[in-house]
Amino acid sequence: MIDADRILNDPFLNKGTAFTKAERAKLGLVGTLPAKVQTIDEQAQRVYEQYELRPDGMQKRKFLMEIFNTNRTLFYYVLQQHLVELLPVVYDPVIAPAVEKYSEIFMKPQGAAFLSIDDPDNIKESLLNAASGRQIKLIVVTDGEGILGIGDWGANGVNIAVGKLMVYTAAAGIDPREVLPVSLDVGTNNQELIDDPFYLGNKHERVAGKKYYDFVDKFVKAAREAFPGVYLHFEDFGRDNATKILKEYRQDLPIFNDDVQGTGIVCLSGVLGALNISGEKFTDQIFLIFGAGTAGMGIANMLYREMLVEGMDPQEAKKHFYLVDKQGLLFSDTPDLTPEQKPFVRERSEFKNSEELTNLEAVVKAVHPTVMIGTSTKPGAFTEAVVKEMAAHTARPIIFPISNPTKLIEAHAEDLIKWTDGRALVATGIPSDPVEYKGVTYHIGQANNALIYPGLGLGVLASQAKLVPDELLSAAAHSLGGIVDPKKPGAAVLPPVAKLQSFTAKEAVAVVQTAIDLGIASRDVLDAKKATEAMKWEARY
Ligand SMILES: NC(=O)c1ccc[n+]([C@@H]2O[C@H](COP(=O)([O-])OP(=O)(O)OC[C@H]3O[C@@H](n4cnc5c(N)ncnc54)[C@H](O)[C@@H]3O)[C@@H](O)[C@H]2O)c1
Ligand SMILES: O=C(O)C[C@H](O)C(=O)O
Ligand SMILES: [Mn+2]
Repeated sequence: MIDADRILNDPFLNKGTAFTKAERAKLGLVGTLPAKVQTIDEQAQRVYEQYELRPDGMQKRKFLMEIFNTNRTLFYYVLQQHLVELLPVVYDPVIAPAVEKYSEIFMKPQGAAFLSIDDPDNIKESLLNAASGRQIKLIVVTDGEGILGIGDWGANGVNIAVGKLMVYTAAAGIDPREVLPVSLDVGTNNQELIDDPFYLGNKHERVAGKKYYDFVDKFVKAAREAFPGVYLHFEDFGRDNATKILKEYRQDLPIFNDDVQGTGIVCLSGVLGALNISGEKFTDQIFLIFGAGTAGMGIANMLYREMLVEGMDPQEAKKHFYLVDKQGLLFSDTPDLTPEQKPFVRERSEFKNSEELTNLEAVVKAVHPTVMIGTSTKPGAFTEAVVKEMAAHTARPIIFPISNPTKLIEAHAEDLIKWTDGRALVATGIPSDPVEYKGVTYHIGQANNALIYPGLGLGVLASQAKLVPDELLSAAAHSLGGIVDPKKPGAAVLPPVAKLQSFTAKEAVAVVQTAIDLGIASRDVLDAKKATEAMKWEARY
């Protein structure tokens, strides 16, 4: 006898009012549901109408999470039907307060694995328990140290892993049964959490150094043992750890850091899209990265690699980059440089006034960037003066203020369009409404890694690639071309989120083909399109 309660409470099995009469008879559900058998469309309409009644983003998100927790198929059906409207609610920017309030409004563990540094011997068991018999192919893991731009949120960070996985399924059709969010709870340095009686994570300082890396290593090994071949997506680790961990494992297993690589891909894609509009050459660009941290250096490396692919000499290519961080323009003698920043620093002898280059405006004046990307978490840093100075020296300034969430953005799209009299080619990390200016509607691309990591992931899973080398990242970045019509006035530099599912599929095929060409795909994978299509889960009963 199958237990009705168990079925109705299992989000992977439950269809609610959509169970047919025959299913109700077979599964012991007769009498446990109202008489009417609904279609998924009818259920989705009901859910959407209820959703609309909720007064704000957080309430809307909470309501959607209830659907997520009770009926995963219905949740994804509704999400895909209203993707443009719902994505900012389940993901960025509403995900930010949802992380901050995670412990206060804790509802359900949402199938996540919670791994504690104070209990390092039970990692594999914890992963298997959380998977509950499901064969996991994709893990999104976070240690919560650098959530978006809002900092250390400890174990509350698990919400970002849950949210990123929602985007994987909504955009790329990754089977939600095959994914696992993981929280590495190593403590927190956020005093607000330590003082919060409701905080659900470990109430001690973040463990660092060898003990921390050993714990990460145990997690990586246990995950591979529990789920052979699993693709590991790292999200929102701190600046000191993100790239270090990526480098440690990249040569051995399929691993991806979204903030480093995902952001790099989407920004390269956006720059290529912008140059498609302006007609300028990639190798003529001067790049200024404002906020040379995890994301900023991921972007710099991706753009740099593209310079080499375009045939530029490595030393010459480096000269096209300027990094600005808290210290101002980064020079070889600047204190506290990170290992990632060091290869891209400049010499003081290049400038007459190097001592003065301690703020963005002075640097823009001195180096005349053609592309300026903001990953600084410094709101409003791209001031009118900075932007006008940049625009005085280049016909189509490419400006991507991509710090998240909304309150941290370096400039708003509308201002950038106005300050440059419609010349700026803009993308933002959060969704931005189109800007009406002098009779033209400017569409604003969303330079958020969510536009590309689902397609890359689908490609990696479909090809069963053993590694994720630079060539796959490059294939992903180049796959987004040809979707936007660059000749249309006000065209966006990236394709619209409304088309996310179709360009994600295109991207995945490009990634699988590249994996086949490189010889890192599974031997059985011969046809990129077929392999990609075969992976796709659809939200239907
Ligand atoms: N749109 C996207 O897809 C995307 C992806 C990743 C990160 N981001 C955003 O980028 C921002 C940075 O994220 P991260 O993971 O790189 O963080 P990080 O902490 O690794 O890097 C931030 C960098 O900015 C520097 N910085 C801080 N204040 C500054 C200031 N006043 N002036 C100049 N530099 C300053 C820091 O020193 C650091 O080097 C966040 O807001 C995050 O949401 C966006
Ligand atoms: O989560 C996002 O919206 C993008 C990015 O990964 C970030 O950390 O800001
Ligand atoms: Mn992130």
